Amino acid sequence: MQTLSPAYYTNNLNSLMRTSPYKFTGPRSSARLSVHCISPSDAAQFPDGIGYSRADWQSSCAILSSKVVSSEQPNDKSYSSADHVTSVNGHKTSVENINLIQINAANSHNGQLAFPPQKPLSITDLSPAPMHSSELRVAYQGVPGAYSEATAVKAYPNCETIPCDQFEVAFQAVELWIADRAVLPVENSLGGSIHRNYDLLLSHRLHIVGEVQLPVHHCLLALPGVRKEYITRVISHPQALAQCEHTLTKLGLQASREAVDNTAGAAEYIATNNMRDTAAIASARAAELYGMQILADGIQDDSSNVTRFVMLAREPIIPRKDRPFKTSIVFANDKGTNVLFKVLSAFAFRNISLTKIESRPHRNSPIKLVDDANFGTTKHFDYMFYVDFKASMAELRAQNALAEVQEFTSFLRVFGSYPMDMTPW
Ligand SMILES: O=C(O)C(=O)C[C@]1(C(=O)O)C=C[C@@H](O)C=C1
Repeated sequence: MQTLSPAYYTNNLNSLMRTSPYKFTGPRSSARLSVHCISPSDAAQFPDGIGYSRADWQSSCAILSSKVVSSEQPNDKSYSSADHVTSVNGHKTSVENINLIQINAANSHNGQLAFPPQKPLSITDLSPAPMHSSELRVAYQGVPGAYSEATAVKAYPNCETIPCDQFEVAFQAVELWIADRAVLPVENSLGGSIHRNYDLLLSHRLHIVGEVQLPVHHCLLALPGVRKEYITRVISHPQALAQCEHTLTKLGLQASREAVDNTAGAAEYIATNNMRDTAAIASARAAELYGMQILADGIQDDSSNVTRFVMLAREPIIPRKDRPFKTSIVFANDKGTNVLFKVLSAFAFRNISLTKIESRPHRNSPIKLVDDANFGTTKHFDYMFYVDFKASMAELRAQNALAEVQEFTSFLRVFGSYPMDMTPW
């Protein structure tokens, strides 16, 4: 097993990226990039992986010059002896392994909950001194039974999950050391991108250290004894409502749809308020936790409904080359969107596949005045572009691609390079 030391970095990882919140500055050939080695908590998620000692970890964060290398032949020496790494996503585990307090229908009496629900962290709870525990603490938006919670446990099987009432709070929990990781849904195979969460990634300084693709199996839940015909309202997270829209219509429900913050929160709300005219779209686990009956199972419009989540941490992980990695970036150009083609060609020429591209309004300057010599001045919308590509920042071709992207952009940030979730579903 290799132990990381400053020399290790200097010899082998001189072009690793120190990512968010820094952007590449200076000309291409002299960009100064810094690098952080794996933190103890992430190393704990790689039990068979790179060795480290706390002293190494503390001493080996170094600022190193990045060289843009003309030859793209990778020097793999440093990796060949590294042990096999078990993924952050822990593919040996499954959602069924969820290790939470078991609360079932027996805990519910006449539709009333007989247990105190775990209160989600709210913005006012963020002031206390951080708790200290040896377990990894993972913040998620929602209440127990939420898909984000299942994702946290899938990624970090023995973690302590911390429910938060908003995504913003989950980010802050990590920033304030109340949690070690935050789980963030970013896109769904049916509902598409969760735009607000892309904006949050940009406005915070956390790093993406892993991804999990969770098959999402929705159920229609109601209080025990309630029949489908009595339902006048269906409540859930807007993504869940969107993912079940056609099936709800096919079920013949004469019900309005209402969006709430979270799927499991919808079930809890119905149970707590004994609402016999309302159904929730949530997981089977939420039904069990809040004493609800399942009126219909598997109501997502497509059986292979999958949500992709990213795991966020205060520090990045070390990118590697011995297993498939993905890298997530965001960029903008103050001269407008016409650079997009050039930026994307930096990846195409190096045979780097893009897995995702998303554009969001450039919040700082959403509108640009563009002079057209022939037709006068026009207003253009301006965007931030989010791109995920299939390569690790440990690979020279990825480093060179980003060096080139930097030439065409006025802003570039690397959110992180992390192991791809390869779980088959
Ligand atoms: O409401 C939940 O249970 C969540 O974890 C949130 C969320 C989302 O934001 O997309 C996660 C997965 C499903 O796609 C539906 C809802």
